[in-house]
Parts: sequence; structure tokens; C-alpha cells
Amino acid sequence: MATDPAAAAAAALTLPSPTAAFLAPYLPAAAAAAARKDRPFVTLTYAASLDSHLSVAAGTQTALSGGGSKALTHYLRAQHAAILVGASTAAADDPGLNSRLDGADAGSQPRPIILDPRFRWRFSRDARVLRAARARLGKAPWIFVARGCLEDRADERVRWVEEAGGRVVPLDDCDGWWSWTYLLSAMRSLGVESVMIEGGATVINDLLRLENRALLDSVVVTVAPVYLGSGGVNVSPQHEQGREGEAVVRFKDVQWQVLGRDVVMAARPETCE
Ligand SMILES: NC(=O)c1ccc[n+]([C@@H]2O[C@H](COP(=O)([O-])OP(=O)(O)OC[C@H]3O[C@@H](n4cnc5c(N)ncnc54)[C@H](O)[C@@H]3O)[C@@H](O)[C@H]2O)c1
Ligand SMILES: Nc1nc(=O)c(N)c(NC[C@H](O)[C@H](O)[C@H](O)COP(=O)(O)O)[nH]1
Repeated sequence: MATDPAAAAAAALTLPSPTAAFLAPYLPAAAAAAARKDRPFVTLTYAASLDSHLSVAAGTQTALSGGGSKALTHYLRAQHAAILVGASTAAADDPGLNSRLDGADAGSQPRPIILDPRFRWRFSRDARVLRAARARLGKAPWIFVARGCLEDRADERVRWVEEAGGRVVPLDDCDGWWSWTYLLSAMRSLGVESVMIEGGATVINDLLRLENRALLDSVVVTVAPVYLGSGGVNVSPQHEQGREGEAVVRFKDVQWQVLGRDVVMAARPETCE
């Protein structure tokens, strides 16, 4: 059964100050993010197994982070204006997409953004992200949908999102896919100054491709001491034929911190400048 947001808030997380100091150089600075008008500050973040898997199988959620790295993730959420996931993550995880960090108030909650061009996530009024918003434990979601897939404005899902204070945002029609330049520019024009992108694998692998890497300001990856085995949902940017080198992603400004059983990397991607 899905966790009740009120019960989740009661199980609030705390972050030790050395971890906050470790993350500080990788966080969006308010003035710089506000000054940048073409796109928000972007942090890509996820938790993976030793074999770089996000979950044991598509459509399922696998808990990887221990208490310390989970607190780090919720701290990161509170440091960003928005948190974004793909439609398959929304469908598989029924996520709350709020910060349950101890002391996170309404003002520090990120705006959940769900990429769902074909509006195929069949959520109910009881979806955790909606319950969290109604309980004032998080902001209400914005769901990005292609205009042509949003003909039925009487769709009860639109009503539920609006009732919670959120929006189903019509974006340009597309073939099921928007470029990240377009998406980030759309977010910035909606006033979003920083966004934490949590996944899933389709989103992450796409953002790590050579043409998108320069859009990433920070990358924060938790590695948990477990193998999930082949068949899992894998983070591994794809080789394109004849362009093998382009799938190799290297990082600069790399720092690691051990948090309980997990290790966390904070870094910036190297781009071909
Ligand atoms: N461990 C972690 O940190 C973590 C984080 C997130 C998700 N997950 C897991 O990942 C799995 C889901 O990952 P996935 O790869 O199946 O799906 P996903 O969450 O990446 O969603 C993919 C869908 O999002 C939409 N989308 C993504 N990019 C888009 C773009 N540029 N333009 C338009 N639409 C776009 C499309 O509908 C696409 O089919 C689940 O098992 C979930 O539990 C784990
Ligand atoms: N940091 C992290 N560790 C994990 O072990 C794990 N499975 C995720 N997964 C990220 C994904 O985005 C999930 O959907 C949200 O972690 C669920 O979000 P909530 O806590 O419900 O808000 N993230």
C-alpha cells in the first residue's frame, strides 16, 4: 500500500552538516540561476547498483539508498525549484516527489514535473504526489503533455491535478519526444530557475548523450552495495554506430563521500569546450 504523506512527513530525514558542505559547490546559487534566462540550473541525480541499475525490472521500484544517501536526496530536492521524472517512473513508483527532510517547509518544496507527452500515466486522485500537495507536504505537479494528446480537457486526471493546485501543461506536439533544449527553455519560461532530474533510465541515458551533456550543471550519483543483475533498468549511455567515443562520459570536479553503506559522487560532466 502507498505510504500516507502525513506518515512519511513524520519519518523526516536529517542531513549531517559535513554532507551539506560536501554538496555545497554543486548546488544552484540563487543569483546565478536567476540571471540565466535560457534554461534552469540542472542537477542530474539517481541511485544505482554496482552494475549501474536503477531497479530490478522495468515497471518496478527497487530501494537502493540507505538512510544517509536518502537524506542527501531529500536535501537536494529542497535545494531545487523543481524535480523532474519521466512518465514510466511516475507509473512504476507512484512517487511523492516532495522533500521529507527535517525542517523542509512549504517554501522549500520543489515543483514536481512529469514528462508525459502522450498523457499515458493512468494515476488516480489518490496518487501520492497529489495527496502530498493536498496535505501541503509538497507542491502540486505540472505534467508536460503534447498539445495534441490533450484534446479531452474534461479528462478526470486534469481535474484532479488542477484541484490539487497543479497543471497539465500543453507543450508543442512531438513524436513522443522533446529535445532537452526545448524542455529546459519551456521550464525557464514557466519561471523554473533550478531543476533536479531524478530519472528514470530513459531520461538519464538521454541526458548523458554528447549533445545534451553540456546542459548538465551537476551530477550526483549514489552507488549502493548491491548487484541487481542483467535485465534490470540500466544507466549506460548508448553507443551510436561509428561514434563509440561519444558514449564515454567523463567528469571533472569529482568528489566522493561515503554515507553509511553507500558512496555518493558529486561532479560536473566534462564537455568538449
Ligand atoms: N534508482 C533511482 O534513482 C531511480 C530514479 C528514477 C527512476 N527509477 C526507476 O527507473 C524505472 C523507470 O525508468 P524508465 O527508463 O523505464 O522510464 P522514465 O522514467 O525515464 O520515463 C520514460 C518516459 O518519460 C517520457 N520522456 C522521457 N524523456 C522524454 C523527452 N525528452 N521528451 C518527451 N518525453 C520524455 C516518455 O514518455 C518516456 O517513455 C523505474 O523502475 C523506476 O523505479 C529509479
Ligand atoms: N535516491 C534514490 N534512491 C533509491 O533507492 C531510489 N529507488 C530512488 N528512486 C528515485 C525515483 O525518482 C523514485 O520515484 C523516488 O525516489 C520516489 O520518490 P518519493 O520518495 O516517493 O518522493 N532514488
